[in-house]
Amino acid sequence: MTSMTTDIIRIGRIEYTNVWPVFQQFDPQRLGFPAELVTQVPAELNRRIQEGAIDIAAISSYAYAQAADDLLLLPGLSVSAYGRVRSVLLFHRKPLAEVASGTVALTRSSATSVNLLKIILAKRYGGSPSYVTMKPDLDRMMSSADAALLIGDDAIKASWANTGYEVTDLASEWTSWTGHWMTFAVWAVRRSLAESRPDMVSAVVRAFQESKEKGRRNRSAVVNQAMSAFGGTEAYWNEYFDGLSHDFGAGQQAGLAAYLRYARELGLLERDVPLRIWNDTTVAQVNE
Ligand SMILES: C=C(O[C@@H]1C=C(C(=O)O)C=C[C@H]1O)C(=O)O
Repeated sequence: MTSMTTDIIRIGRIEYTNVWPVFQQFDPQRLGFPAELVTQVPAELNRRIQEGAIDIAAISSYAYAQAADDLLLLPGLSVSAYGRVRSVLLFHRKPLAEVASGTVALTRSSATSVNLLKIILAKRYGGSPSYVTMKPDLDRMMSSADAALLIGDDAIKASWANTGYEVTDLASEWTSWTGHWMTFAVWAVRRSLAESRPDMVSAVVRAFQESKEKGRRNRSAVVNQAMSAFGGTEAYWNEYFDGLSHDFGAGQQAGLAAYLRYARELGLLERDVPLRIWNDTTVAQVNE
């Protein structure tokens, strides 16, 4: 791709509740330069940042690995879980050991979770089912497959319906199997912008960090907003947000590295990918 113009910075926001604690207090109008938010499902943000149509975004951690040459990770930001996550769910009729030799419908909105499921079914259950990619519609998916993977708010809503299916939480599976954190989303910046405008990247990182801190302190605003948008109880949403981490520390990084190693072993990634995290030393030197 040609390098981006920096007339306006485009910032991608995942359209699921899971990022609200980081985005709720993030106002692109207050960055001090023209910037706008683009809200989309992860698969669409993944595609746009790879093409250079957006500059900075929360994206699937798997998509970072696919495009790591062109991207840098932003520090201290992710969507991660240690054990149960509640919004990355496999719905199935038969036990997982049987699903592993059947047909699985995958939501087209995801990248990390579809590959996590492939890793779990191959490595933990020794299977290689046939996969079909579909719109996230549980009834249609289950009419053509033995199991269906949903993520985000689609998964939350389906988990509230009385479907009668068995439900497996993929983050629970991952953590009980490997002992690791699971990082579903990361924040990434196009390397070209990081090199040409480190001052802008620095401002965006600071704004996200501040927003995340405010979100942490003002959980009830996020919970109330989720209740009015989707229903559900205060207890549900508190547990949901309690189960998510938006940090990207040593534990989350080790979990992501383990996930990427499995993906590499299974040929889901073409090569080993380092986790390269942006830092603002260039800007710090200029300011000193
Ligand atoms: C925790 C979740 O993780 C999401 C899963 C993603 C994926 O599978 O590619 C991408 C972004 C995350 O926000 C969720 O879906 O709720």
